[in-house]
Amino acid sequence: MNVIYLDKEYLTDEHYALALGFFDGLHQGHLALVDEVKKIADEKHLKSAIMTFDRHPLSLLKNEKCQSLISSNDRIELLADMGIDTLFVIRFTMDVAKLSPQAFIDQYLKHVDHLVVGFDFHFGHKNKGDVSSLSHQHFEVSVIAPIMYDEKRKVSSTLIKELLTSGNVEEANRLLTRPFSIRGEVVHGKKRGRTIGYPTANVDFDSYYVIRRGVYGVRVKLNDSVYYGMGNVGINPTFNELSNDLLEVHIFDLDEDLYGKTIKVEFIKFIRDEKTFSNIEELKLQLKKDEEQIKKTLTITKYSI
Ligand SMILES: Cc1cc2nc3c(=O)[nH]c(=O)nc-3n(C[C@H](O)[C@H](O)[C@H](O)COP(=O)(O)O)c2cc1C
Ligand SMILES: Nc1ncnc2c1ncn2[C@@H]1O[C@H](COP(=O)(O)OP(=O)(O)O)[C@@H](O)[C@H]1O
Repeated sequence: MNVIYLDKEYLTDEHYALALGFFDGLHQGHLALVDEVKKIADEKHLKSAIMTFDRHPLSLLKNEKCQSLISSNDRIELLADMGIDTLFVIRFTMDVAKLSPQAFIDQYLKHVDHLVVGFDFHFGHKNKGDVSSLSHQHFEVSVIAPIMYDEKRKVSSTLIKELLTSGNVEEANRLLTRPFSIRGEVVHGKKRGRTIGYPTANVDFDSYYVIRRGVYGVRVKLNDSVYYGMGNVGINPTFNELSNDLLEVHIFDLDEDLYGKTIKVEFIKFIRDEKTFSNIEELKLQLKKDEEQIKKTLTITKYSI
């Protein structure tokens, strides 16, 4: 897949079927758009493309902390696996934000023969453009109906974040169509884990959505290998030393120096909340119980979601 970063307009002789959006999470709803783009590209002999932004528009416009459900690397990897030919990434600046809907179309969609958007798509200055602004243009338009979660709510990044905040990681994973994951480099911690029999790889992550604090059954990807383990998101209240949330994982059946390596932690099942123990022995006993419980559940589900 070609990844093309856009500052200004893009000149090309290619013709595209293209879906436009931020696609945070690449969840069920987004995948309906991706499937439609591929289908139309096939039928009309066009290149298939996704057009997105390098950061969430709201993070610039409202200075909101918009932590993503997926890293841009993972998003690129997934779209490539899905068979998309080209990913256009618009560098989102105030100049882009100020473009009127028509100016946006003129600047970025010249090479588009068929545009695919979701039913509630908005774009252009102050989000004034919507599906009606896309008629009478040089492209055909497909508008994709919402994929619903229940009678009232559509599948959305906001809903998935709510599920993750409440510990319902299995339901979030179902809507994402893959486990929610955090990728990062293994960094040095307090070196306490190894002394209590549970070395933990501390994962340095910054721009991700932080899920509910607590203990999870996890799957860990390191280079080309897959491991299982138990992860903890929180502040280790027993030791009362941390102010920021930490993600750490103890990987089952592994004894290896992981410092400096990048691992991907996939969250499979929420086990319990983080607790404050009165001493290390109690924490150790609990970790043993967690290990047994997680090994049992992960075996039952055959380590899959
Ligand atoms: C599966 C798991 C569950 C944990 N649960 C708790 C907990 O409930 N309370 C707590 O204070 N720390 C908890 N911890 C964090 C430990 O306190 C921490 O791993 C230990 O202090 C080692 O820290 P270090 O990696 O900085 O050496 C947990 C860690 C893991 C891996
Ligand atoms: N099974 C394992 N799971 C996680 N980390 C492991 C494992 N075996 C060895 N390690 C290594 O041990 C380190 C964790 O030991 P720990 O005493 O908790 O130190 P730190 O406080 O620096 O995380 C990891 O970063 C990794 O390099």
